[in-house]
Amino acid sequence: MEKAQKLVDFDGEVHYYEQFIAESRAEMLFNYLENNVLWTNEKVRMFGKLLELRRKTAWFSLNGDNYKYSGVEHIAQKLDYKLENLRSEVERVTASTFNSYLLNYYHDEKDYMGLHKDNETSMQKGSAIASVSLGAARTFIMVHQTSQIQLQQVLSPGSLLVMKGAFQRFWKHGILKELNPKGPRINITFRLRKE
Ligand SMILES: O=C(O)CCC(=O)C(=O)O
Ligand SMILES: [Fe+2]
Repeated sequence: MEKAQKLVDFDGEVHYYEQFIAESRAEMLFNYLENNVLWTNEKVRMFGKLLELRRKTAWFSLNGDNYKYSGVEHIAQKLDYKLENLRSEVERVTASTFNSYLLNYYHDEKDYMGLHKDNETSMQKGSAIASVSLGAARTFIMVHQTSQIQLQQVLSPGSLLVMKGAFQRFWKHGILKELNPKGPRINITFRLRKE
């Protein structure tokens, strides 16, 4: 296992492993998840209206809990053994435990994720969030709130990104829209929620 690159080292930490899993396995896992997961369009509540985004999501939880944020409920799916194996490997490398995971499906360059914090009260305080990328490489952006410092990292297929410490308190993060054509991408974020 390669050493992590440290992308952020103040007001929280972000570590990046360029090749957490082999590219061939990342490709197989992408195809498997694309076809075997129940994807639903992400919805957001804005000015009291429910909007449907192009980006799709899927939610898994060890205890079968649904996941509600910004007024939208994500229904928990039956656990998947390939994702469970991946979770064990991520837990070993990060020396953390996780009890749920959120998957995102980006069809192409037009799908993106706006700047946000993953600091919902349902998350275990101070827990890490670990994110595995599959498919097209896309740019992850981090913005420090008080200094406006911006950092970017292209997330390669098979890579692992770990956000921890106070990162969710001081920084926002997201996935940029792109002008050039991109193929589909799947992202898996492992989380620890309060039981
Ligand atoms: O797609 C990504 O790499 C980021 C996903 C993310 O930030 C989230 O699901 O909260
Ligand atoms: Fe996030």
